[in-house]
Amino acid sequence: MVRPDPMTQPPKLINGDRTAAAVDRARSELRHGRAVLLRDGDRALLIGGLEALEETVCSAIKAQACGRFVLLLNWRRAEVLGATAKDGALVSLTLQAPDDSLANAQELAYGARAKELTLPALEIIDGDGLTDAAMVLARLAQLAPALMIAEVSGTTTADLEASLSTGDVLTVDAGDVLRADGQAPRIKRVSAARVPLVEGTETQFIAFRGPMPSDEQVAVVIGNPDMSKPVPMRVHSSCLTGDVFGSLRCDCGEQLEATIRKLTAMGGGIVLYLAQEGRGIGLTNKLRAYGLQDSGVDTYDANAHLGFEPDERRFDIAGAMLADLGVKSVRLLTNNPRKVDSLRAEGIDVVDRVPLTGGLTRFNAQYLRTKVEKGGHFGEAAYSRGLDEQGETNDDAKIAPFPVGKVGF
Ligand SMILES: Nc1nc2c(ncn2[C@@H]2O[C@H](COP(=O)(O)OP(=O)(O)OP(=O)(O)O)[C@@H](O)[C@H]2O)c(=O)[nH]1
Ligand SMILES: [Zn+2]
Repeated sequence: MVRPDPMTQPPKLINGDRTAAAVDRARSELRHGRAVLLRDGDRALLIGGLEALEETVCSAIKAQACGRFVLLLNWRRAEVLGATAKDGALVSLTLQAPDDSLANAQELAYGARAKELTLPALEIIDGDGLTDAAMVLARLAQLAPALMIAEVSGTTTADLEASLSTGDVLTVDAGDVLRADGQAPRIKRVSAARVPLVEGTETQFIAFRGPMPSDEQVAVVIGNPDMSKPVPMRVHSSCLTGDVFGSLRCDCGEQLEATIRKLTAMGGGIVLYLAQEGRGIGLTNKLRAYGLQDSGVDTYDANAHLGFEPDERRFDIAGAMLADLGVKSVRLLTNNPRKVDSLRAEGIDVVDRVPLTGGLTRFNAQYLRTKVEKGGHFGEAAYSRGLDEQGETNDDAKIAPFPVGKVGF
């Protein structure tokens, strides 16, 4: 075979999906505390994720905004700051000296003492492709939805890039960000291994990559379930504090243990362990939310105080993993109606819901009650656990019993 001469015929370089890679890199840049330039035609927005921002980058963005310190927040945080903004709106705040420090901006954006500060005027803005994409990037980066911004307009892209003094800013197309976020999740099976568990049943861990290339999800296949019949299974969102350390603030660890016992007893099944710590807001923000809960805010409002949705999770990831595993029909271990609805929306036949009992303690009682009363969770499993393992009423059970929530579908 005659090889082409690379000097006269350079090989055509075929690269992978540019869009997904660009968006993944942009979210990584924000987590590094670096600025990113979002572009939409001739318009552009220089952004930095407020919570990770370095002082020097903060100064650079401020200089680009003609010395103004401009923040972009969403309506949820605006409400905490005392403003009324309609659902989904974005707001901008311009900090004035001497309150235009990074620390002050961070406190306003996600701190617990924001109301003690001098509040600048909030301006409700008409979100556009640039600001929407900026907020999507903050979410994908699992940073508080608070950005420092500088508009850059009236220049061509080339001029604009040249005008950035560092010459070291990643440029990403706003449309690419919105498209990457809106598309069905791409999940790729990457490896698998046998991992013996204490229950003794043959178990396999299967690793998946996606929806972003740097995300990892796991399917734990217990025993040898018949994939042509309804498969007993659980979709479990990661909870470092509960699953690994047995935190009493939630019931996650006990639910996971109970799941493995139940699936073993049911002749095998699947746990999809999703990387959605803190209902999708990440560990850092979950700990911030815990701080707010300690001052009396409930688990959903604590998310909203930080500018997040009460639940930021997406369960289409589970649908994609089940499709890969060849599962079409399931018996779902959960008390969460949203999981049932989401799997059905993905075309999975949820033939049965199996309640899942976690322990009730004085530390998690309010959390579980709020999930039943506000989050619409089925409450019968939690209610049945006012007693300890021996059936005795223990100290922890001296709390008011749960209302019996909706039972069954
Ligand atoms: N933001 C936030 N997340 C929490 C809090 N407590 C627990 N979590 C997270 O909530 C999620 C609980 O996930 P799951 O156990 O899969 O699901 P669920 O929605 O409670 O529904 P079930 O299937 O009935 O257990 C995990 O990601 C935890 O890290 C909290 O107070 N705030
Ligand atoms: Zn938990």
